[in-house]
Amino acid sequence: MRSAPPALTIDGSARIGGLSVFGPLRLRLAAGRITCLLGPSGVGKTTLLRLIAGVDDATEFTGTITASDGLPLGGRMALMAQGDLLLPWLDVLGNVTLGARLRGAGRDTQRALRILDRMGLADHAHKRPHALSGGQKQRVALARTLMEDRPIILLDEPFSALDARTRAQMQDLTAAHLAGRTVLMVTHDPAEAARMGHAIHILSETGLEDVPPPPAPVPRAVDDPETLATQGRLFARLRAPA
Ligand SMILES: Nc1ncnc2c1ncn2[C@@H]1O[C@H](COP(=O)(O)OP(=O)(O)OP(=O)(O)O)[C@@H](O)[C@H]1O
Repeated sequence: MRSAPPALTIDGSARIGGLSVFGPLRLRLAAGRITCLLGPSGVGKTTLLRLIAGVDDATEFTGTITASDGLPLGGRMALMAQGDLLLPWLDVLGNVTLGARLRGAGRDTQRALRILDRMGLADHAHKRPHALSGGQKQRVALARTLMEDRPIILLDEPFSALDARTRAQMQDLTAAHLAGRTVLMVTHDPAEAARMGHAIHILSETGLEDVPPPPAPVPRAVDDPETLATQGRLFARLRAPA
């Protein structure tokens, strides 16, 4: 990591083609913490993530996205987008080390292999994406994001294609790997938010709502009673009409 992870503040509203997507809202991502964002489909979670990452050309954003250290955000973020976006002509190792290659830096094969090994993908390092399952491809995309070693990490439904056991393992691994970084994670899974979030927010048509996280440290045990209670509260809140 080249710089200490800052807090981020997103303050504003977004429109696409003249139609409001979200806002006005104010979202603060605490420095070195995982913030989980839930909400109904189409409410603008991915748009928000893409705006922060600076990769959204379709959206008209009125407002500010600022870091607490006052430095520009460019070059300090890694985004794991929805869908794996792996390059089909590169093997797993080539995809995981793609960032270094695009920057003209030396590719750290040993580190990539260690991450793949921890993700249970060591045996697949030389396969191309077409020979992987959906869940394996998603783990490769996650490995590529973790390889980037940035202080700010944006994750859009990073575990959605995984079975329950692998999902819990990847949550543990991701929480350990990203400890101390500023993370915004979009998820549809109340259990995931309850396990992973130092802060939890629900985005809906009426704005942002804060949900108090359970007190245990992240990642919380899947059967921790207060984590289960938060999961239940989130589920009830997501089922309720806005
Ligand atoms: N390029 C685009 N052009 C026009 N409308 C768009 C575009 N991208 C997104 N939208 C619209 O913006 C709104 C927000 O989309 P977004 O993908 O941010 O929602 P989301 O909350 O992430 O949804 P999901 O949970 O289904 O991923 C939706 O109504 C969507 O149709």
